Amino acid sequence: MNAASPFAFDSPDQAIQALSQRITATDIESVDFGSSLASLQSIHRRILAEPILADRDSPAANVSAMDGYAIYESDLKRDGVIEVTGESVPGSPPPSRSDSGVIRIFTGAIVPEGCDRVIQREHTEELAGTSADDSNSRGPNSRGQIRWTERARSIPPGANIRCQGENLTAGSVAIPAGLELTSPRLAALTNFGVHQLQVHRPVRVAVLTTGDELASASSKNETPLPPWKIRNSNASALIGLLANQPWIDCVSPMHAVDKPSVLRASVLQAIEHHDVVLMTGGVSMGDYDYVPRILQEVGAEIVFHKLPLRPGKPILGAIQSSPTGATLILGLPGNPVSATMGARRFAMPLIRKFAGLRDWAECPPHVMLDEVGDKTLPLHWMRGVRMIQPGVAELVLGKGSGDLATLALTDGFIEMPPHANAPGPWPYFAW
Ligand SMILES: Nc1nc2c(c(=O)[nH]1)N[C@H]1C(S)=C(S)[C@@H](COP(=O)(O)OP(=O)(O)OC[C@H]3O[C@@H](n4cnc5c(N)ncnc54)[C@H](O)[C@@H]3O)O[C@H]1N2
Ligand code: MOO
Repeated sequence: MNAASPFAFDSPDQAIQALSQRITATDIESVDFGSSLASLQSIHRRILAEPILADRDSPAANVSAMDGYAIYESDLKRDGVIEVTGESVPGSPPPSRSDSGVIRIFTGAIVPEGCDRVIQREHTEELAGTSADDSNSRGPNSRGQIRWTERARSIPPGANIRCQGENLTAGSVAIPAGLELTSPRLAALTNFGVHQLQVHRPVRVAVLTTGDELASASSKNETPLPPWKIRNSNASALIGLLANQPWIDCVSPMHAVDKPSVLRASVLQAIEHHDVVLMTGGVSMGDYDYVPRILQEVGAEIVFHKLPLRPGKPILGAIQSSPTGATLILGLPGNPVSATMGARRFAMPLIRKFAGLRDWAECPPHVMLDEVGDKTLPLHWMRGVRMIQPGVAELVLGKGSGDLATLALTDGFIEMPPHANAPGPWPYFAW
């Protein structure tokens, strides 16, 4: 914050940081976990609230990484035909090593006590009777015979053995808290025998649009729509950002007309039942822009109102504290480009913090612009782009913050700092 600046914060990141300091993750719930389709689907991408510990070593014993023969160094000194005296197969305890021969072993099977390496079968000469198909031609106690090749004799101790606990030892952290349960982490839950785990409750997010100009949802039958009415595109854009995240619980959008009593009631209702309230419209200087006033009246802390940003300069960030936790309220400017970019840029990382994600802060990829014009702004400038090559974007120039038609042609937007006029690299926020 700078004394001469009309803005509470100099950048979007600072404003997000200030709000983030006032919010905490949602409560923790205990859920059962199993290998059924329903269980895996319901836990996929939820946010882990307590670490998962390994219940046993990984791997649980010394196992072979190859199909071949488990041996001890002295076995390589033998010339001529060597007997295969036993087999170690996955899913069964290993046989004992015998000085009279070698043990055939399969990938994943336990390496018998006393063996120090595994020789891949392609580095041996396998004589008749070695393959399972040949078993009829073997003697009752024979599992076939092999001979070493020169290559086999160069295989060093430890080769092709995955040692017990080399991935993780029993009792150590397999998955830290605050991570999203992605596919490899579901695998880890199963591998470490988890039956119950603690996850964060999904974040309850309300979308509350405002304005008398919006046609009601049922107006699809009123044709044609009069030109002084508009359709509620902001609600659709915001739901589009929030949908299909298992850590977001989003209810049907609410709408309030520009009447203080109606707006106040809607705001109070939204705050009471949600962790996050995303409002659009009514945050600027117009006579009917009641949002800042109402938020003040209901006792919310206005953390910022207006940021050095285009589009979306009138954006408002507020926190309503209660004994059960804080609710974040974002007053997004009503213009469709401002509302959509603002929600993507400000709301998404903060919802991730509510969701309990350890690494909630955005770490956007950077892209270069193929062409950049002469124009600069003394503001942080969010500009719609289309990706044209890996790491390279082109500007999609629209007619301003009301031009949702052009916004629909973008893949996301870049953010240029004040006075910047270079091709980049600039942080890229994809839809
Ligand atoms: N005197 C000033 N006027 C304005 C300023 C300013 O600094 N001084 N800022 C301008 C900027 S920048 C923006 S952005 C807008 C933001 O205004 P509000 O948040 O108060 O939004 P509204 O006036 O309610 O609406 C603006 C615009 O957006 C349309 N709109 C609203 N809701 C929706 C919706 N749900 N779906 C689609 N479109 C929506 C609305 O019809 C208006 O056209 O203020 C400028 N004015
Ligand atoms: O900041 Mo406003 O979003 O330019 O129209």
